[in-house]
Amino acid sequence: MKRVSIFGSTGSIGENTVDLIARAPEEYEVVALTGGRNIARLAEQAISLNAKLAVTCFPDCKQELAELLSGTGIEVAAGPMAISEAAERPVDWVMSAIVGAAGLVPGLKALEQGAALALANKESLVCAGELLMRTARANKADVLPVDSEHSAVWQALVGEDISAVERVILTASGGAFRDWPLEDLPRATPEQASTHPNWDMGQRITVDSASMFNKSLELIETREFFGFEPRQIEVLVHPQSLVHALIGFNDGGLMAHVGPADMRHAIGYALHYPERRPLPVERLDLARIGKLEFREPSEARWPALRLAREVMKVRGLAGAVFNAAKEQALDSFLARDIRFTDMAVVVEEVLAAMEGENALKCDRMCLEDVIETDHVARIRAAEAAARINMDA
Ligand SMILES: NC(=O)C1=CN([C@@H]2O[C@H](COP(=O)(O)OP(=O)(O)OC[C@H]3O[C@@H](n4cnc5c(N)ncnc54)[C@H](OP(=O)(O)O)[C@@H]3O)[C@@H](O)[C@H]2O)C=CC1
Ligand SMILES: CC(=O)[C@@H](O)[C@H](O)COP(=O)(O)O
Ligand SMILES: [Mn+2]
Repeated sequence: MKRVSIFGSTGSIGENTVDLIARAPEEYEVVALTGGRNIARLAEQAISLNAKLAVTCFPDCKQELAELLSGTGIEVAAGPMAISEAAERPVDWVMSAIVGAAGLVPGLKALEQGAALALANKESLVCAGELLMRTARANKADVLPVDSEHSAVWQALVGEDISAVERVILTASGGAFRDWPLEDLPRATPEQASTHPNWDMGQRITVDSASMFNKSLELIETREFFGFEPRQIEVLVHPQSLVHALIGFNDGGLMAHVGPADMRHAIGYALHYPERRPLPVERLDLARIGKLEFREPSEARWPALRLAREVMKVRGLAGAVFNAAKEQALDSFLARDIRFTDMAVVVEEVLAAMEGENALKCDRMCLEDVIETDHVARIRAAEAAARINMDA
């Protein structure tokens, strides 16, 4: 039996992972499931998958979880430390699907105990790619991409010589405001930004798709995971979200990965790797779909793309600042303290200030520096957001 744990099991990626595992319960021993405030669902998942341990990151939710699981024999714990300890429990495969930088420490702990880390949590690679990949190498543990574009790149590279790759093209739907007039963007509301044309995902990544901060994180994720040079990584707007990424080889050939907008494909590929197994996703009828469109992304509409290029140039702790400032700016937008277009303004201001103070350099990345930098960048971003709010 494959021993598995799912971090962020109550979220969108978590639920898709639970769905796949629940289809073949005899193949899996579920060790730990973790969630946040959706305690009823966490308890339900733990019972149906016969998990050993259920953890909520919120200590004030522990009582409710304990009551729902009393008499089941399932262990209950709460708080960030308990999540980190859950990641130390020996397993073969871990799904990293917590949202945000909170996913970093459990991911590192999972790698330290040698588990294969199925990585949906792109923020880990953005804020600490060097550290995460070094930890994987030191423990001979695999990091398996789950983000749809990165799974696509991974699959298109099977059996290929990486030195023959000229370029990688990540597709982007363009999100909720792809076709809005530019002058309307400052008035976009959190509700409008929380809809996606093709994917059904958590709220934060959905808003990040609209601002292209999601694709910006994915540019950095591509660089950190595969080691391609920034100039090799391109973004192409593709409104249908059916081509997930393309690899351009030195003979002019382009290898595209095409599939339905269903994360169970990428999750299943990482779950069964190195095998391919049947998955319960739609089989595309390309004749019915008829046409696929591609467009150049506009940096006027999506300034986050330019900021990601700056982060890839500077490296060091720039990714930690970028991610943390983005997370804080997103909180401020969702709280209606700043406008949709102010998110990029906040992130650019914090990045420029901390770069000017020489706060982004590091010779050998360590967790303490990443956590400290993340903390400072959030404070700076909250200050910038408050200033913008007062000026408005
Ligand atoms: N959704 C998708 O299709 C894709 C997602 N990703 C990435 O996967 C990750 C998860 O995304 P998604 O599933 O959409 O997000 P969701 O918001 O749907 O789920 C997030 C999960 O993390 C839990 N959680 C929230 N905050 C914390 C915290 N501070 N500490 C521990 N756990 C926490 C939530 O608990 P609860 O809900 O119980 O409060 C939930 O289980 C993100 O990094 C995202 O960028 C990448 C590609 C596609
Ligand atoms: C499903 C997935 O991988 C998301 O990251 C997706 O890419 C979001 O869509 P956008 O292309 O709109 O960012
Ligand atoms: Mn993606």
